[in-house]
Amino acid sequence: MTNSIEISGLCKSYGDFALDHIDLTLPGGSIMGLIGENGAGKTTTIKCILNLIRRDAGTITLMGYDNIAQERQAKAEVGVVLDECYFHDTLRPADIHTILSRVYQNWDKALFASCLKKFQLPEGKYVKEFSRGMKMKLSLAAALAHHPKLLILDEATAGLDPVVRDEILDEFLNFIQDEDHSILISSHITSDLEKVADYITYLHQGRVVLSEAKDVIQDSYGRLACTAQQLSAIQPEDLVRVRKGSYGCEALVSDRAVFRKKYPQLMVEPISLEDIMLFIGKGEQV
Ligand SMILES: Nc1ncnc2c1ncn2[C@@H]1O[C@H](COP(=O)(O)OP(=O)(O)OP(=O)(O)O)[C@@H](O)[C@H]1O
Repeated sequence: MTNSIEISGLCKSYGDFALDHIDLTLPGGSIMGLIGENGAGKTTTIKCILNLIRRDAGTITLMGYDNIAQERQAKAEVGVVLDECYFHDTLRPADIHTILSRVYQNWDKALFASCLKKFQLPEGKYVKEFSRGMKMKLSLAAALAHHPKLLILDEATAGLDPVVRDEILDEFLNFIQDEDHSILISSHITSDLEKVADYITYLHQGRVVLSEAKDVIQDSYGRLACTAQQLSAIQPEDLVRVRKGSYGCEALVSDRAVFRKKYPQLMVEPISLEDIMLFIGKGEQV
């Protein structure tokens, strides 16, 4: 099956920031969470995928189509939701239907109406009267209503309450029931990604530091808590990052099972995505 997104050697620099040879593959039928600190390059990557900014190097294909040379085919089946609602305040969902039905060949009036109903969005209210969560749901309804195969969402669930987020996550899981469908979602809410993502790509200072199936990350990475003396006896190549505090030391290990076998006297526990980010963002390299 053709991959939904393939990025190879993507580079883009903005003065003192650079996306540095990003490689990323999103297989069909799956959800990839794109994580990283503020300024890590998530939005820049998404803008390059959508050909909204000019890249310096690299190739990007969407559903097998080159996103520049075959931009129209590449984007035809992509639904996009960004962190800001891009519908003008003076529009109502009914007006949005009228506009978008002229833009998208595959626009499905009935599907849009059913999404509005499911998300409890009043068709006759103006966008300016919508709350942030309602605007987000409206953007998602519009993105879904032209039958995309790929959804790209940049911080789309930021600022939403847990109930609305949960509804939207359910919608994502519904969407990928079709194995032709897939989702790339950037988010700081790692617990949401732990619920729905199949793959996690972690960008740190413009580089991919981790890109793996979520289950592999959860099953293999671990957190070691030990004394400074115990830490000094561990071979540096067995540790990814280290944090030394006045009460003891902690380290990130990339393979708990292998580590336990080699150092059976030390305790390594499973670790959350958020803690992996804290180690990589704030820990010391060994
Ligand atoms: N138009 C621009 N001109 C100059 N620098 C830019 C521009 N857009 C982004 N940058 C820089 O690129 C870097 C990456 O920004 P980007 O928006 O991709 O990060 P991000 O991972 O999405 O961050 P956040 O989580 O805060 O949204 C930052 O240092 C930012 O200042």
